[in-house]
Amino acid sequence: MAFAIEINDLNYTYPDQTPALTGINLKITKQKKTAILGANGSGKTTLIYHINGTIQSQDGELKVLDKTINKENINNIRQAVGLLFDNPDNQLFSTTVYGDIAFGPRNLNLEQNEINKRVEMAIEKVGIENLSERPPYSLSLGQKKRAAIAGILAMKPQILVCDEPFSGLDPSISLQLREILDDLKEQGATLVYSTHDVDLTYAWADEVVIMKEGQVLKSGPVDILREERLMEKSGLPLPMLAELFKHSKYNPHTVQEASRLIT
Ligand SMILES: Nc1ncnc2c1ncn2[C@@H]1O[C@H](COP(=O)(O)OP(=O)(O)OP(=O)(O)O)[C@@H](O)[C@H]1O
Repeated sequence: MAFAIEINDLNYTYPDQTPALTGINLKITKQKKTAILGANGSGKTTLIYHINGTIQSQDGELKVLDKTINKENINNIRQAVGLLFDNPDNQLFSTTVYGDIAFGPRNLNLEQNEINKRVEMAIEKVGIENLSERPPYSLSLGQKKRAAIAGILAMKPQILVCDEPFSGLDPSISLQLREILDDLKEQGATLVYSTHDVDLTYAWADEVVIMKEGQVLKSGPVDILREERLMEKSGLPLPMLAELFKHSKYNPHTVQEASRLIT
């Protein structure tokens, strides 16, 4: 099975009749970093919430790890697919960071030893040993994001979906978060994240799904972001490096690669 997620003819309309997704057909490759890229209101969050079953599909089919999501398997799907909300306050509610990270494994009815092992592993992975006894509300945004990710890592998800994971983070915390996510991918997880940051996506993602007004304009390797007409249609700019090198035979995706080529 090459695909972690397969979506067929998915439509979604909110209860107030706002249409959010129309005719989505999509395959997301296993063990890759896939960006769901689109302007504000294009349907990214609605799509992300479908992937872990937070929103249940009204019309269409959603297959996760070869299983069609339905009422019987929804809890298993939510265990296999971790969701990082854009606002970490939506997933941190215990009195300590440690308690928050332990919450998911406790709900799996694991033995106390295993719970402790998982929590400690997650805390170490995201480097928040010094924060474990702090109340989550007292943390900075970057610290909260890491605590929220630790809670997901402790569940050992096969897929991690993140809604705007890098928004509001300073460059160094954003880089730390990408390193944590890269590490997770190295261990075999599939990553899907929503964003409107074309430059970060060009530099970091493997594949991209470009959305507009609830529809998928195109999906494929990140090099599709160099297609000028496509990007114009999406309402997003070309990545800066694609613009800069558009008449060149070179195709750097990061500033470091570009700098090596120029010097
Ligand atoms: N709870 C809701 N009730 C009604 N309409 C909603 C709701 N949430 C989102 N929408 C609408 O659904 C459409 C898609 O919204 P969605 O939040 O999925 O887009 P997005 O690409 O994630 O946007 P952003 O980048 O601004 O977060 C928009 O028209 C939005 O107004």
